[in-house]
Amino acid sequence: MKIAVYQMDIIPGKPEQNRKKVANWVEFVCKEDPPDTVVLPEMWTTAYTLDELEDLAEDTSETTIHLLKELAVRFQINIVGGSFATKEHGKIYNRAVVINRAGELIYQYDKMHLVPMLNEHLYLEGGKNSAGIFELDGQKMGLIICYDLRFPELMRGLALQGAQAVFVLAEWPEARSNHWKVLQQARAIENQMYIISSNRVGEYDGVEFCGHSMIVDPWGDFVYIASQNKEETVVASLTIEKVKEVRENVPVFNSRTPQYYLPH
Ligand SMILES: O=C(O)CCC(=O)C(=O)O
Repeated sequence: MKIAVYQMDIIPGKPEQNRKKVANWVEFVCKEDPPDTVVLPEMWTTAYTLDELEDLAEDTSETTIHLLKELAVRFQINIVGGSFATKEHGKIYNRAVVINRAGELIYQYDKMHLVPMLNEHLYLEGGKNSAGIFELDGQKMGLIICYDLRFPELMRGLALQGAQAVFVLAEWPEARSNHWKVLQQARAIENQMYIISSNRVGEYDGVEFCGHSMIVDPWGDFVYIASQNKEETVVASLTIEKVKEVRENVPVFNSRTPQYYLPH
């Protein structure tokens, strides 16, 4: 599966302009050698304009979802559509979506772990639905959003459900960029699967973001790691058979004895 990740700078509080940016980028990457799947970052329609989300959140995500479905069908690609503020029953969620080549919304996930350092709980509601997996071109995959990366149980849960690759959609700050790299490598190594991340670049409200969108293989090696501070497209192919190979070579899933260390 050929993947193209958009390491994007986001125009704060301007969904229409960001949608245009994404539409142009998709058109650009699909022009010559179209990827199978494109990946967008966290909160890409608005950036972290938490104070403005009451006005900017989309009621049912219709405008953005509509655009992504249209792009998926027009270019015959899968879209791991990043996340954006979505209002439902009066609450705002940081919601990620996945759309297949047929233009069908096949998975959505509301960020579960809200970031205390950003007081996210004052503006957003944490997701309450179970994190599951989805299939793209017959491959089982999962996704998480930014701060979720700090919770190894979540990723292990996705691996145990059969995920062979997990997407990480983020606006991760430069101040903790070593955590960004090490945690992704660790999650890839411990779960023996691909990690594909899309992080934003640029800055907002005095916070600089760290880019370094990446693809890490099931052995923990970087297939590709983007720069720290400029917009970039990460293109790489996943060899899903490598997951099986690594799991056979170091069979950690067969060696687990969670009954002795996980609370009942
Ligand atoms: O966990 C971190 O250090 C960054 C988390 C974050 O910025 C986010 O989830 O948006």
